[in-house]
Amino acid sequence: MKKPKSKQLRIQSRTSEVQEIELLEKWIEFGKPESGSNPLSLPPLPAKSPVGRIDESTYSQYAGCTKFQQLPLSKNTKDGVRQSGYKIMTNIQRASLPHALCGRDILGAAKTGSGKTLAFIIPVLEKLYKARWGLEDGVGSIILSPTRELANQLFGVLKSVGKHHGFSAGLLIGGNEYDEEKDHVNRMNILICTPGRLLKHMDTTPNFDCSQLQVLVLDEADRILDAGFKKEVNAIISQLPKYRQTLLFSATQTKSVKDLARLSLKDPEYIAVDEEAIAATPSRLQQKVMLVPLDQKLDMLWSFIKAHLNSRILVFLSSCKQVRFVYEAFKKLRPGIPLKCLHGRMKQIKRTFILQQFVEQRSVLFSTDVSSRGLDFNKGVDWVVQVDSPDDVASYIHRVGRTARYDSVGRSVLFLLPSEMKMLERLQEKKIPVQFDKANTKRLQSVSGLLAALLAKYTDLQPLAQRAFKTYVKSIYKQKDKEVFDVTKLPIDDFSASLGLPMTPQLRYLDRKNVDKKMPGESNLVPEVPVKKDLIKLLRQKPTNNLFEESEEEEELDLLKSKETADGEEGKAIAADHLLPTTRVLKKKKLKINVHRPVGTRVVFDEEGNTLPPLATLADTSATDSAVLDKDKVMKRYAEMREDMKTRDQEDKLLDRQRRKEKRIKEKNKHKRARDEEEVEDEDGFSDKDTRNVKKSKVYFNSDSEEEGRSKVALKTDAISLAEQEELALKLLSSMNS
Ligand SMILES: Nc1ncnc2c1ncn2[C@@H]1O[C@H](COP(=O)(O)OP(=O)(O)OP(=O)(O)O)[C@@H](O)[C@H]1O
Repeated sequence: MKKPKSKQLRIQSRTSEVQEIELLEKWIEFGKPESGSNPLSLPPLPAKSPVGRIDESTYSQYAGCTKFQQLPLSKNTKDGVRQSGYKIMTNIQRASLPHALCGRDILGAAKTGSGKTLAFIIPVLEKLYKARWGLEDGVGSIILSPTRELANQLFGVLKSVGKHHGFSAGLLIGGNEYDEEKDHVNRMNILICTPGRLLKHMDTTPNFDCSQLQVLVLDEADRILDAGFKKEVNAIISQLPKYRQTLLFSATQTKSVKDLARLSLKDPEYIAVDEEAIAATPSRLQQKVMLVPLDQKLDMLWSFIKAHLNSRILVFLSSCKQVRFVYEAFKKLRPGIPLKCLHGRMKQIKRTFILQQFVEQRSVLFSTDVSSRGLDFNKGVDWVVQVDSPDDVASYIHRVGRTARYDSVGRSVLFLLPSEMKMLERLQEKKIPVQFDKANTKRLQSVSGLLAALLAKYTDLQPLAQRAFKTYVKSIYKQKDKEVFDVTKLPIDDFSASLGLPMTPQLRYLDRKNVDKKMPGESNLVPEVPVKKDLIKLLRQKPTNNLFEESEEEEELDLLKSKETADGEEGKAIAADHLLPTTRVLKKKKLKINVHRPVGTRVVFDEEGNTLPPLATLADTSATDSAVLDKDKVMKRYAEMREDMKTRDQEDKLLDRQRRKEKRIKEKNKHKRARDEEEVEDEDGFSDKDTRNVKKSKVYFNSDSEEEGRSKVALKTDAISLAEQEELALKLLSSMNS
């Protein structure tokens, strides 16, 4: 960060550093705000009030000051702040910096774009500076960010504001060269990292030591402390010293006692500068909510883009697959503005490049929630369009917060399905001033027809569309807030058609009988008929050679497994269902006649000529949803079949005996004739050839061991009279005719 100095200069600067630190510590001690007080409530200090030491024992006030230069900060930090273009503090900075500078733990909450980054970067620099932290001291501060992009951005701010300090700083994020990081990480004083990457270093980098840590920062604290990062964060915290300063910041702060206990905060200052504010979102942000049926979402998005060709638009979709499909399809349709996409499955280098381009050029960026938090596009985003509803209000606040940052204006629009209107209530309850609008269908440009043509022309688009369809439905199915997200109310077929798909892809975890089925064109705005909620049925896996389908299927099964654990009793019912065959499964599995089937097994064909196992004919497909077989019926049918098979077996055996007897008589006659014709020397004088013939014929007749079979045949043949044989033959003939 700083150029190396000559030896003399270094001694001089060290002396002045020591003096400066002494002064700063006295100043901070002299004017520190009372614990629990809000410096914002103090009257602002006059702009020209004295700064620093006034006389031997008096120092200037800093709680209540409005400028960075009035704070007890090192010259290095003040220079960095000034040169980065910051002069007047924002509310969160005014409220939190006086507390943070005297070493207190902070839980800071302020609207998006209100300058929370400086509220923790400055205390980090000051704490290490006052501790005279040097390269050889190792890791002094860790700043955790939930995404790589945000970590990158924070690193930029640290470099800029801390450029006059001599600390070393490292950016530890996935996608970077791990081995290279490993070589340097032990020499870093400030680490900005994502939780996963930091933990990897803690686990695998030799001698990686954080035992001297001074400050831990969690940016987007509520996100870092939520279930998604729980394991990593717990493991990280267990390796950090308890005696440290901890700073937590977010626009939607956690107040969970459990979370705070996990972090072992010491009497934290809860600083929520906007608690009294009328709105939870920036006042310069205009927010709209529009009612858009699912099958018209892409038409609406396309029409929106076409109407705002001179804007920088950030579009949120619910999954990587949605983002990929919409981006690829719209790109081919050429709307007249550059399009970009960003999601977590892209390589880091590309992600960084795309963000950079989006900042520099007016364009449309299709993104997942990977860019919903913390990102500060410095030329400003004109519009945030949420095509798919956010999971919750917090997610909404962060998404719209990508526009109207600091003192700029911005606009946002959220598309809600008729079935998601509860989200509107949720937003209003949390003081979010949204304006509700119905879509102006007159200006709507339909793209579904174009998409269908595109899918026919570019075959690689079709799987993308299918995946987009499947993941969207799945994302709704997986949502926790069932009052807002109800998969049963989705117009599945219309949605599929709106993506240009010729057929609705199969959703194996969804019982389509109960999913909203409307005729094409029928309005979705009509109040829905209440539908059953317990829809999920697990079907047997179908064998497939297609790798993608296989993984989709696995995902679906995983989904059901998680549903099982989540839903308790309902889950068990689903699992039990899984054990029972359904007609569809049986039909699919049994496509060929099994030539190795046991003798006497009857092959049953259905109307279309497919073979069905006997039980399939009993599956009740029409009356019930569950296609569950009646146990008594099954047992009865089995008994009948056993009887039937017994009779047939007997008939077959009789026929066999008859044929064998005839053959034996023939043989006997033949031998007799041969004996008469040829001269034989003794009684045992059959030729080898004849012996072989006799044996052969016996092998042919006996299915069991040769000798045993032979004797059985002999016994039974003797036991049947000629009259019986005739009767049997007649019986067989008549059964063949019937
Ligand atoms: N005191 C200040 N004076 C002028 N601009 C500032 C000041 N503090 C921050 N900014 C600018 O305001 C913008 C938003 O700041 P920052 O990214 O820190 O917001 P945030 O509160 O962390 O937002 P989010 O909640 O979205 O993470 C940035 O462009 C930053 O440079």
